[in-house]
Amino acid sequence: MSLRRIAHQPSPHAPLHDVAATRAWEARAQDRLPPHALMQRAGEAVYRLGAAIAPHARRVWVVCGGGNNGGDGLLAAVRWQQRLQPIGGEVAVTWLGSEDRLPPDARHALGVARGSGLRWTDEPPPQTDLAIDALFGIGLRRPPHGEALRWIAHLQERSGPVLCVDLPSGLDADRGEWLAPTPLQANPQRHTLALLTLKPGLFTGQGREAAGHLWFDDLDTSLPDAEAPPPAAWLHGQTVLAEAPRRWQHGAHKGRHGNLLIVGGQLPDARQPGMTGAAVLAARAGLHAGAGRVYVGLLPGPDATGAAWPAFDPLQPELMLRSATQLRDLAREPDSVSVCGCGGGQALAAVLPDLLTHSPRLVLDADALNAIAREPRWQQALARRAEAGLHTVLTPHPLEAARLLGTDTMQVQRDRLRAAQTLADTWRCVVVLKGSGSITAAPGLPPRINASGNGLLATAGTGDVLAGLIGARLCLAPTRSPIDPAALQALVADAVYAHGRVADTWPANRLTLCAGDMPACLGQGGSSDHQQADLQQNDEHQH
Ligand SMILES: NC(=O)C1=CN([C@@H]2O[C@H](COP(=O)(O)OP(=O)(O)OC[C@H]3O[C@@H](n4cnc5c(N)ncnc54)[C@H](O)[C@@H]3O)[C@@H](O)[C@H]2O)[C@@H](O)CC1
Ligand SMILES: Nc1ncnc2c1ncn2[C@@H]1O[C@H](COP(=O)(O)OP(=O)(O)O)[C@@H](O)[C@H]1O
Repeated sequence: MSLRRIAHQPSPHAPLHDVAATRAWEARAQDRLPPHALMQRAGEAVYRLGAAIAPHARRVWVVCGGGNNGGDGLLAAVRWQQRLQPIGGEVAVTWLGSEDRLPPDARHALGVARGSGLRWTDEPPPQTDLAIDALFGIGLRRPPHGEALRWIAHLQERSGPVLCVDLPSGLDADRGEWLAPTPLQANPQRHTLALLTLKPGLFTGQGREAAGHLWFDDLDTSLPDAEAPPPAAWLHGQTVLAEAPRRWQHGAHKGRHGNLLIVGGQLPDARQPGMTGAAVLAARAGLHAGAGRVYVGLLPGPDATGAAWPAFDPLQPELMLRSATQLRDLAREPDSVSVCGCGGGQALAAVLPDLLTHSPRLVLDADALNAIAREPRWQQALARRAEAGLHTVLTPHPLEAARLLGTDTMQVQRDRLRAAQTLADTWRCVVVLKGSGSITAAPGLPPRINASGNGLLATAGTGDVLAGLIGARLCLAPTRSPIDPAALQALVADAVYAHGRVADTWPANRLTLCAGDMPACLGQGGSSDHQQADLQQNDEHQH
């Protein structure tokens, strides 16, 4: 069997199969194998990984549900029993099934388990070295309650090693929604062994937190491409678009690498505080990510008389600070990319219509998205962009996505893949729905779920950095011919991946990440260990 650790980064691209595709996969695999062989393999795989996680375990507790997930758990329990009985250890099994509704493989597993001397219990043993969660896998279809919920809560509260079979019980396999009414608890010793296929829900929404360390075993069921059910989504685990290092481009000049225009950053005035920092963050990110020339098109506050216009960015004097209206003509040039919205405030109304109509490549973030959600005329202008051959990327966080969809954040988070795809199909543009397991969707293509990133990114300004980075990547794409939708999706997903890598490779001795420190870590393909080492060194000098 081929056990594989799915590190969230860096990992290869992987197809993700939803419940329907997994069931089709399982049916094809079952056709080729003797009865019960697949579950036998699953039980063995669970046992082996458990033994690797907790090699010295002597007290193992296995919680099994009434479906095939529980069957896998029962067969794993039998293998543990064979290991522990001779050395005085113990395996306790809690089984929640009902005999008259057992699927055939699980029925067979129950028969094997009953004949093997396991201890059956309705209470969790007081002390265990390893718990195996085999309550629900892909069969979970509604929020658990009653006895099952009690065990899920118990498994969540445990602090020792827990191994979840196929999926953590309580997680929706397709959507990554935690269905149990009891909260998810952090446990650094939680592992999940995905069987047969990787499911999308393991990688987005609450999936990554619920799953912990993720492992995968296809149980030797690989199918020829022509027979494999199509994936519902892809895990975007590494950079796909290799770029030639700049140093080999001897004929290069700054004009080759596009103009990046960051339009936003409303200035403070007598009535309102400013949001200039957001635009500056995006611009710095764009500069470090390789855009040729970076302009910041600032917007006046509502009471323009009091505005204080900064002359330049003292930390990044390469940035060219202008008023947004001064950049109007430049924004229309074929090699210009505009990123609009970072800290834009109400003043965006003055520049957004022109950008929507004329910018050849446009990234819309934050306030630009909120403005479009409010104004039907701008929605129409956005819809016309695709027809006109203009490229657009939307980068909403869940609340911004909810405003665009006319719903609420909870609905978006319940089905992030669907929310992102609906936006992409509606506006015919690439959409990045941000958050844990950011989704990059494009019209008519399977979405890509980002494999990188972590909770360090949950701090103000990291989204502005992402918008600037995407803008820079668009600047570097050839301008002569239109970018085809799949290539645009990959380009944007690469940028999202690089952004998350900065957080994943953040020095371990730095407990927090500041958005302002991110731009310097953005090279081609993400932060390099070299840059991270510099950061670490700077820290050491300062202390
Ligand atoms: N058939 C086989 O040989 C194999 C099966 N596999 C395992 O089988 C799993 C799928 O098995 P099943 O389709 O039986 O599904 P599950 O075992 O995940 O769960 C289905 C059972 O749970 C019940 N149920 C669903 N939601 C509930 C709720 N909220 N409260 C209470 N009961 C609820 C269902 O009525 C059904 O009895 C996979 O996740 C995987 O672990 C794989 O290991 C591959 C091998
Ligand atoms: N828990 C998390 N795990 C992974 N990525 C996260 C998490 N929280 C936030 N992020 C990422 O951080 C960025 C935050 O963007 P956004 O919400 O727009 O913030 P801001 O507007 O303050 O810049 C996004 O790229 C998002 O995907």
